[in-house]
Amino acid sequence: MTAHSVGPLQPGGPIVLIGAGKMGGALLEGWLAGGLDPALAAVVDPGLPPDAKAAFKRRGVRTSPDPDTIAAPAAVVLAVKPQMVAEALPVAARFMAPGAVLVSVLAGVTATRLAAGLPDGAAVVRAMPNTPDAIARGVTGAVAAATVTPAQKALADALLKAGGQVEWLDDEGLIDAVTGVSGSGPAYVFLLAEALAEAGVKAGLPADLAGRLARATVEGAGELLRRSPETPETLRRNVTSPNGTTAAALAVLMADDGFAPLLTRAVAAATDRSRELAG
Ligand SMILES: NC(=O)C1=CN([C@@H]2O[C@H](COP(=O)(O)OP(=O)(O)OC[C@H]3O[C@@H](n4cnc5c(N)ncnc54)[C@H](OP(=O)(O)O)[C@@H]3O)[C@@H](O)[C@H]2O)C=CC1
Ligand SMILES: O=C(O)[C@@H]1CCC=N1
Repeated sequence: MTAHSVGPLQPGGPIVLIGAGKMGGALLEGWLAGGLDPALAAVVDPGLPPDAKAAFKRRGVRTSPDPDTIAAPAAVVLAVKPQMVAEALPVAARFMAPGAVLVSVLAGVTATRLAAGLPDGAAVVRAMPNTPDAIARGVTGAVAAATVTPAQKALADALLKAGGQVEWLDDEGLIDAVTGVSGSGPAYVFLLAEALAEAGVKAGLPADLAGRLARATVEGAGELLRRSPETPETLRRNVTSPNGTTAAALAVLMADDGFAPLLTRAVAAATDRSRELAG
């Protein structure tokens, strides 16, 4: 059971995952860790290497199933690259039994575009998770189309919550900015760890020591943020002695051309790219 679920994941029917790459794979790990019966999981991904296929089989997860052999899927989860949507949607459509919900994690691809490739009136949830879903520490922004019933939304919610926190949105237009903040966000944090290590080397540390210090600092700060009731601002102030070393660093990072405007530009670039991917 994950920190966010209230019991084993019991979807009431098979879950078909189309695209088991980095994000689809993270979602599947979250479902299995959340108690999903592996016999209810099926993976469609023609590019799966033989060892990955064998590993799924050992865990009891079906791969490359014929749609006729999956009785009434409860959900079809689409996790291919946005550029593959035209190829993958007809595959998804073949698994969409009446009553099934399609959950797409594709950046940029709108619910209208998805619905156009599915049987009339199909239920579509558009979601933007992130890779910490693999350890039940992800966060997802999601929006349900008008065709989605409360029961289908509850199933999508349970599937996404197996990976962590879920924020439901009323406005699909917000999902591009969600992508810019939290979908892509883990990459910014990993870059921070990389850049901090590089800066440590430039300040005179051996590379391996700088790498260990930077990694442990990002991990520790993240965990403190998780456990503390304080705001990020208060936690930052707690590190900052008057006229001390942190204040010297923050004078650089909080300058007019510092971290905040840089991150604003980065998130805007990701948000714009998400809108472009809509085509
Ligand atoms: N990575 C992330 O952090 C996040 C990604 N996303 C979204 O998730 C989606 C997947 O991204 P990501 O996991 O990074 O990409 P990956 O390339 O790692 O995964 C996509 C998988 O889909 C497979 N695939 C390609 N075509 C088909 C097809 N027709 N049918 C079934 N499977 C197919 C690919 O195989 P092959 O490699 O052989 O082409 C690959 O294994 C994207 O739409 C992205 O926007 C959303 C949130 C976060
Ligand atoms: O880079 C991307 O396009 C995907 C979407 C969010 C994270 N990865």
